[in-house]
Amino acid sequence: MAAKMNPDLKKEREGASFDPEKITNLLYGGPDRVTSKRELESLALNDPDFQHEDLNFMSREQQYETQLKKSILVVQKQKELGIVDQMDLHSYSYNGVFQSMSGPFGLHTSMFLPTLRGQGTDEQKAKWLKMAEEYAIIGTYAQTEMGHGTFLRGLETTSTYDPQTQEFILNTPTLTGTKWWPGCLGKTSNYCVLMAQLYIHGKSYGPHPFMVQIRSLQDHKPLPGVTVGDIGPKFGYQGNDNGFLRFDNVRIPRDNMLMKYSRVEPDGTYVKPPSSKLAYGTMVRVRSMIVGEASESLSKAVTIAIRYSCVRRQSEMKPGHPEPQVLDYVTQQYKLFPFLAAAYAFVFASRTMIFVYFQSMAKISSGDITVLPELHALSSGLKSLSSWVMNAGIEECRMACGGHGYSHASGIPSIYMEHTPAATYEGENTVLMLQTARYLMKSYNQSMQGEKLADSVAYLSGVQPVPAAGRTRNVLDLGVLIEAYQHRAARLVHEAALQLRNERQAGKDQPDAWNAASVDLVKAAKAHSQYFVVKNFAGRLTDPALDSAAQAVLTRLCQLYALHGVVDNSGDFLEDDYLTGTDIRQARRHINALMAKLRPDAVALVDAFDFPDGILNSVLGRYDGNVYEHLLEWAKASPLNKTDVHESYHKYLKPFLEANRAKL
Ligand SMILES: CCCCCCCCCCC/C=C/C(=O)SCCNC(=O)CCNC(=O)[C@H](O)C(C)(C)COP(=O)(O)OP(=O)(O)OC[C@H]1O[C@@H](n2cnc3c(N)ncnc32)[C@H](O)[C@@H]1OP(=O)(O)O
Ligand SMILES: Cc1cc2nc3c(=O)[nH]c(=O)nc-3n(C[C@H](O)[C@H](O)[C@H](O)COP(=O)(O)OP(=O)(O)OC[C@H]3O[C@@H](n4cnc5c(N)ncnc54)[C@H](O)[C@@H]3O)c2cc1C
Repeated sequence: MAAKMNPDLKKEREGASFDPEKITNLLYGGPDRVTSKRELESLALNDPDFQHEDLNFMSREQQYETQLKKSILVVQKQKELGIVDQMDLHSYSYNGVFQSMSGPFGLHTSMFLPTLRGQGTDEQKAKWLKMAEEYAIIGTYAQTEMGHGTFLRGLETTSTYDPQTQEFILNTPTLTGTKWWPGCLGKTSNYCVLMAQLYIHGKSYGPHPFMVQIRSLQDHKPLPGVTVGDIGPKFGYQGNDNGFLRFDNVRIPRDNMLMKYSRVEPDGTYVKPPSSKLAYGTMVRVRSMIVGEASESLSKAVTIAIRYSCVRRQSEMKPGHPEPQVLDYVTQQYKLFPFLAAAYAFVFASRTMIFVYFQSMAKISSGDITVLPELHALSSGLKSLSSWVMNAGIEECRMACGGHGYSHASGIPSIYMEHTPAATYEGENTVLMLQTARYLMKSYNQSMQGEKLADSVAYLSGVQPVPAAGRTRNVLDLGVLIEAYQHRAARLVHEAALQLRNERQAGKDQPDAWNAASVDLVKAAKAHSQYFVVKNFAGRLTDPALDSAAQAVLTRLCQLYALHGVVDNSGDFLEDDYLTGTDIRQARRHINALMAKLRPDAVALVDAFDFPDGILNSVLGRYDGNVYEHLLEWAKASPLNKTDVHESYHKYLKPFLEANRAKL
């Protein structure tokens, strides 16, 4: 018999002003896509082979083993089911089987295979790609070292070409040169793409990718000269064996250097790539994907917090009246609704980012590498902004669930632990924002010289003027808001450029001037990324998949996202009087009014994300809202409750208590 729905959640759903299915269809690309998404998720969630005890109740070793077993089954089943499309795989494997928790094959699919595909020559692909695609070998992406992650040019692992034998000799010359962090390296991978400093005839040519076997294909033991292992427990990522790796005079053949873009000829002649940054292509790809990871993780956390906030009743708003749902407190709405709006904003930004990525890659493949700087700047900015907002949002959602948010039963700690490193991996966020800023400074200087700018920065050529004093403006109007964001970004870019110039004029060299201006440079890059996100969100509101009710509710969310950003960063908008104190006051009033209008639609808006219970993995965020009975059930399953009296009682507590009693 189907469980009865919690009456509060039932009422919420009945009271919504729109049909969530319309938005679900927009988010996933149409009804057919939604149907296949649901079928694949449900196939994975209901497959007895993928059932196991809650990961939170397991030791790290058990978690690794469980995720490894499932990873192998996924590969087999994916083949049987004929799943090849990336979105289908995302639904079946990433969400359905793994509930977005990392596993021991994660780096094989996210970085090892894409690097082989993107950096290998046709001959190299013929040699390794099939083996890798068929999981005859398993690999990772070994770049970061104990001493250097950010500064790629500072990597210490060397790959020295020996023309006599036509081999590269791999070495880890120092402790800090030990590869440290690569996912799935410690225990799982038998191959890796190794980023190492290329040396030929004593000359350094910078980091290059090499295909390296690290473990025996017979007994999985590390090959001679290779030291490899797991780096130990972490904040999260427990199912992943992030590892360390050292080389002592390990020789690999010349054609193990991935040579699509740069080459080493048998005699040691180095052939330069069209751009040295093409070797960093896999990172750009994953950064583009991380915008999706961030939006999805934030969407899950707000789904849990908003549903629970409708089930949870607390305090007396009016004496003698029933306790209200905590979502009726406007402060609770103010915690959650801006992040609900941000989740939508980033889902749409992630779709655009992926589109831009593939469009740019098509151009790069046909030899046009001019698009690379814009792609690098956009993906760096959006990856950083989205993962920062995701982190702040998930933590806010946890606190908004009160004490129960702190329990693993809520599902929120796992989401946080698993996805918070997105602010660090694939390029630390501040560092990447500074990359975006570098591009903005270059573009700004080009615009000063009257050069034509790329689309995403074209606005830098024509800054919106500050309107005349005393004017009135409707700050609820999305056109007005977009112009305000554009003006703010252009102004902050302009000011950062001025600051750089002033620092230079005061006698600093370029690196010192850059460092001195870096807080403002990051601010400018953030403002540029936020402008992109607001404009992109507004651009989705006219999608024909939406009927007028769905369009109206998404418009409110978009307004809320933009207005909340204005109020949160009011100084930026006020500094040059582009917005006035009255505008900011109005913005705050509009936010309150929007939240009141969004309140009846909040549950339908999170339902539209379409996460089934098995994927949310949260007692608090259950679709049926039956939170309390399942909290007790979940706690009873805790390993500490397997017996009424725990064995530690006999070992420690009993003698302690007895001794104390005997003293009385
Ligand atoms: C729902 C979907 C789920 C998806 C889930 C994804 C899960 C992923 C799991 C991820 C696991 C994690 C993996 C990793 O972390 S791998 C290691 C990643 N490491 C990094 O990202 C290192 C960061 N550092 C760098 O990228 C660079 O060193 C840095 C950009 C910081 C500096 O580069 P470098 O010192 O070499 O260069 P310069 O500063 O001198 O710059 C030279 C010019 O080149 C431009 N540049 C730099 N990088 C790129 C690039 N990638 N593409 C294009 N252009 C680039 C740079 O801006 C300079 O330009 P200008 O000279 O024109 O100013
Ligand atoms: C869960 C997880 C998985 C990972 N998986 C992999 C993997 O599969 N393969 C792999 O190769 N690596 C992996 N990494 C490593 C990851 O890519 C690096 O940790 C990341 O790139 C950051 O580099 P770092 O650790 O050197 O940070 P650091 O650069 O040491 O950062 C420390 C601080 O210094 C600041 N800083 C550094 N440089 C600058 C600068 N130029 N300007 C201003 N501030 C600066 C940063 O902003 C930060 O605040 C993983 C990391 C984690 C946490």
